[in-house]
Amino acid sequence: MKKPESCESIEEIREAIDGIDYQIMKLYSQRYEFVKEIVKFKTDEASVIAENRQAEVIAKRREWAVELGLNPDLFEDIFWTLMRYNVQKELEILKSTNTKPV
Ligand SMILES: O=C(O)C(=O)C[C@]1(C(=O)O)C=C[C@@H](O)C=C1
Repeated sequence: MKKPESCESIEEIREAIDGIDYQIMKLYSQRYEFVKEIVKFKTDEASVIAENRQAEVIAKRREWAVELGLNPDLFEDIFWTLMRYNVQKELEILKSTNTKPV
């Protein structure tokens, strides 16, 4: 892939952006597969929410943002949004496994 400063048109830059976004989403889909499986090791709503882990996730992503020259507040927001969604999905999975007949 060309360096951003070597791109010669807006189309070339947008193509690079699209390619990168697709890679990000592919990685996110891998992460999501792990998130769905983690429910196996959880028993109730508190363990799904996992407040201590949420704090750890946010603190580390803030640290990584600074290290990478990114805005830590932006990445805190992004990861809260993702985790909120994941909590909802995990609760759905937990409920459906708890209500399945043996
Ligand atoms: O680490 C967990 O326990 C997870 O369920 C994963 C995850 C996450 O997306 O990183 C999702 C929900 C929890 O609130 C905390 C973290």
